Amino acid sequence: MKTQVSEEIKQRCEELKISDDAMVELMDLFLRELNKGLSKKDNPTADVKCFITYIKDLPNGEERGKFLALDLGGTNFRVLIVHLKGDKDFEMESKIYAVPQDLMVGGAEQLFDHIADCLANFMKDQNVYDERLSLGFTFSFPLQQLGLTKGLLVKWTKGFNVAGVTGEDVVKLLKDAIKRRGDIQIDICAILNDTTGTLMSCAWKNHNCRIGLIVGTGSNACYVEKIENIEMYEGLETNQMIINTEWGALGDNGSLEFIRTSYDRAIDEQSINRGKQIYEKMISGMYMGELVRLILLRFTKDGLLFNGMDSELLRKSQEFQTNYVSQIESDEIGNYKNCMEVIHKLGLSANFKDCANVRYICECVSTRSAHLVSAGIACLINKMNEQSVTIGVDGSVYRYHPKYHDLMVKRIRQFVRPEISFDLMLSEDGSGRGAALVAAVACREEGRISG
Ligand SMILES: Nc1ncnc2c1ncn2[C@@H]1O[C@H](COP(=O)(O)OP(=O)(O)OP(=O)(O)O)[C@@H](O)[C@H]1O
Repeated sequence: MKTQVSEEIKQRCEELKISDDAMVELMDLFLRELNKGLSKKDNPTADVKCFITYIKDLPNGEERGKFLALDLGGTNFRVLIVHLKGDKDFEMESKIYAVPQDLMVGGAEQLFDHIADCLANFMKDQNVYDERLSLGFTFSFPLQQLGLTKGLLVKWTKGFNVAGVTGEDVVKLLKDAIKRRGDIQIDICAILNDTTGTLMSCAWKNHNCRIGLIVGTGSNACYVEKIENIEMYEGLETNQMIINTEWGALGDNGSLEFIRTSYDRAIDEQSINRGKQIYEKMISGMYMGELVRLILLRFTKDGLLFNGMDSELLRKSQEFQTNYVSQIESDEIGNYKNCMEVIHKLGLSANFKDCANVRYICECVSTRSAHLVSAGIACLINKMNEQSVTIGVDGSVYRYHPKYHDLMVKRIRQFVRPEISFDLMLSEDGSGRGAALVAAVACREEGRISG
């Protein structure tokens, strides 16, 4: 039997719904912002910066050799070695290293020495310590790229705030750290964003892939744009280029106020990058659990949940993890096993009605996230206007939330021109292989073979 969600809670969650009208408004807004980002005149005032990646060629399947990749950009730092053997055949080994909290907010040298240290350690593990290898560096923070191997950090996001990196060339910082060690030989062939890595990784398997999307710690998307639409590009002749939209910053100028709630404002207030990444803060894993917690706390204080009794843990910031949202929504309808478990973990006592309400709140927050992402993707698909397009997707929210994919497909379908077909493809191997592929494509162009 399905326990009913209380009417008052339903009513108070209405503000979390993205109506059809709001979807259209959001898509129009995003399109305007994209065009501003691409335009020379308007770029300086655009929220969505549309960074040029200098990646113009997608993999053609002929890339071969051994490549290293680094993936820094959120919860985990990974080092990978990818052996591309051709015909979609490859071997990959990777290791996850922690980035200690003090390094996330420390100094540049400490962070990059740590990265170089992990790299050397990994090369020893993989018996390639003495080899000279090419490396693709996935660095998933807003970068102003000046070339394939030169990128200046525009600003830190997602909990990082390392001094002395903003405005600096991140490739040079890594090169310097490698040089300081003096024991490993690495050619850094490319720096890229995880969206680009995801797009490249998926494009290797599916040549229709033209959009890369991340819904993980943060949220971002990239897409293949025609060169005539990229006024900002002044480099060598080419037909197309991957544009890293950095869409997380949509709304930084106040344009999303029509859908923001008091909970979103509270999230922003307590963040280390206030006023920044407004769209991302309504979507991504770093904030989703906390949004649910703030709503639960508010409703409990107002006597709508848990008999008005909160708990120390519910009052504590970050205690409601985003993966709880997935767990709670994975319960079968009418069954609250996971939900009860989470509620008990938080030191609360609940009846079935509370469980139904908690689940409903989770659904509202995760559905809103999926709909916001869908507006962005539908806008990109319509803008590209190709007959058929695949979107490569990565990130734990998309990967593990039980309904995120279906919610997106349904909502995108509603707003994409009917004659266009699309599909969402989960990136199985993460953006790391994409970084190796970018390095490989760069080597292919230069006629070099690594490993
Ligand atoms: N089962 C889950 N359901 C929903 N969200 C989850 C789940 N597991 C982890 N997350 C959230 O996903 C985020 C981590 O995403 P991911 O594993 O893709 O890492 P990431 O690579 O650091 O992210 P990004 O690509 O944005 O830098 C965290 O915010 C975490 O709370």
